[in-house]
Amino acid sequence: MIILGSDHAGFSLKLVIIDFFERNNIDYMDIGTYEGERGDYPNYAFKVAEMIVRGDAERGILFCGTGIGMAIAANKIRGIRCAVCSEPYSALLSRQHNNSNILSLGARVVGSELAIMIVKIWLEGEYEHGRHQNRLDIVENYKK
Ligand SMILES: O=C(CO)[C@H](O)[C@H](O)[C@H](O)COP(=O)(O)O
Repeated sequence: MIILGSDHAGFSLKLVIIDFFERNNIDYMDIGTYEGERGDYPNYAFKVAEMIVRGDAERGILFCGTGIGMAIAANKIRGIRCAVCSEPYSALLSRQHNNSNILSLGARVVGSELAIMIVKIWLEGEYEHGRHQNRLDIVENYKK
């Protein structure tokens, strides 16, 4: 299952991806906003991130205006690796090298068809482990 969350700015793109999921029988849960009302992106980012860390789902997708605010917030949660992607190559590499568990998309940046392409390749991408794991461990274990 994929957990989806958006603020008002990301709402329209989230609907595009929900439609793609419905047409392709991809299991998802939408945690809001449900009607596109104005809201603060960190609230949605933290909710999705906490659910993933808790194990409710392995992966999530966040949507805001640029994807940046959502990613900044989500990456504050230990265990979250959230990647903002505006093209498929980075989306794939964020899975293969960074084991991203949240994808963040900017509805004011990418169009519907490009977003679907990004989501598809991100869902298909597999983490490659190996040399990448040590790097992720360095990040995970860092203490100020
Ligand atoms: O924080 C953001 C940028 O990283 C998000 O894109 C928000 O969706 C955006 O800031 C919302 O902007 P608005 O002018 O309040 O609609």
